[in-house]
Amino acid sequence: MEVVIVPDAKAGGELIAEAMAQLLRRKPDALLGVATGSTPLPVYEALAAKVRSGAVDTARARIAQLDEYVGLPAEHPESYRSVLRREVLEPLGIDMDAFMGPDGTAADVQSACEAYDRALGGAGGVDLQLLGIGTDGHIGFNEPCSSLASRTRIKTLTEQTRVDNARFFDGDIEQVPHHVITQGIGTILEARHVVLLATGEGKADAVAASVEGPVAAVCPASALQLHPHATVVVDEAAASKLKLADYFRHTYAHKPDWQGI
Ligand SMILES: N[C@@H]1[C@@H](O)[C@H](O)[C@@H](COP(=O)(O)O)O[C@@H]1O
Repeated sequence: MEVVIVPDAKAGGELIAEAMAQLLRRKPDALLGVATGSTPLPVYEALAAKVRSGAVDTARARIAQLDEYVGLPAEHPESYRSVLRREVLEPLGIDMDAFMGPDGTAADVQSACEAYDRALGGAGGVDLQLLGIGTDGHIGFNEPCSSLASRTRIKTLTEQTRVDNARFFDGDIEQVPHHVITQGIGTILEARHVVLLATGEGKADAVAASVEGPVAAVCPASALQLHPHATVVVDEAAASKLKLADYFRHTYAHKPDWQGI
């Protein structure tokens, strides 16, 4: 696992957007796995700027969704499908034909989960999966004690996650669904490169537990320690509880220029 400490969220966004751009230059039809939440927004803004300036071409890029609320109509403004259309697909000029995601409104949710899991494999697998992290260490919607081998399935949100996400629902927790579909931890670990971005002091405990704690289902993001190519990008505030921060800074500062993340 590589930990990169950046000065702020904008620098983290730029670093990850450049990694995505390099991937797309190498593989124009790369499948990018994208996350929702506020944290990844600087990545999408930086990548959209590269598209506008002609530094990268997204004409053949494909996008895969990480998780979704169960029961919200796809056209609901806070369904993750809508959020990704607004924040990722439109700014990057990618149309819905190149998008794949689970059906949160399916009558048979379990079958929809299995179908999505299979579809990811059928599409050749995710090339780069971008993740945020919950304050409790969740990735996607894999709440604490999710199986580290889990596949795409239905989960019940913790009260804390519903409280955290109520800000997207007029601050009204009653509007936040209890159930979600999420790529499993095992599914996420199949991506060829996993990049987690965490910013702000509120994520410092979760980052320290994920990076320097034991691999344990109680902290789902700690599963990234098992991935052969995982990159954790953190700003100074999110890095503030890392004991090995100086080592991570030193290592990154001395990487060969050609290596990228
Ligand atoms: N399902 C999403 C996660 O993918 C995201 O990482 C998390 C943190 O969001 P934020 O980046 O806004 O803190 O929120 C939700 O739970």
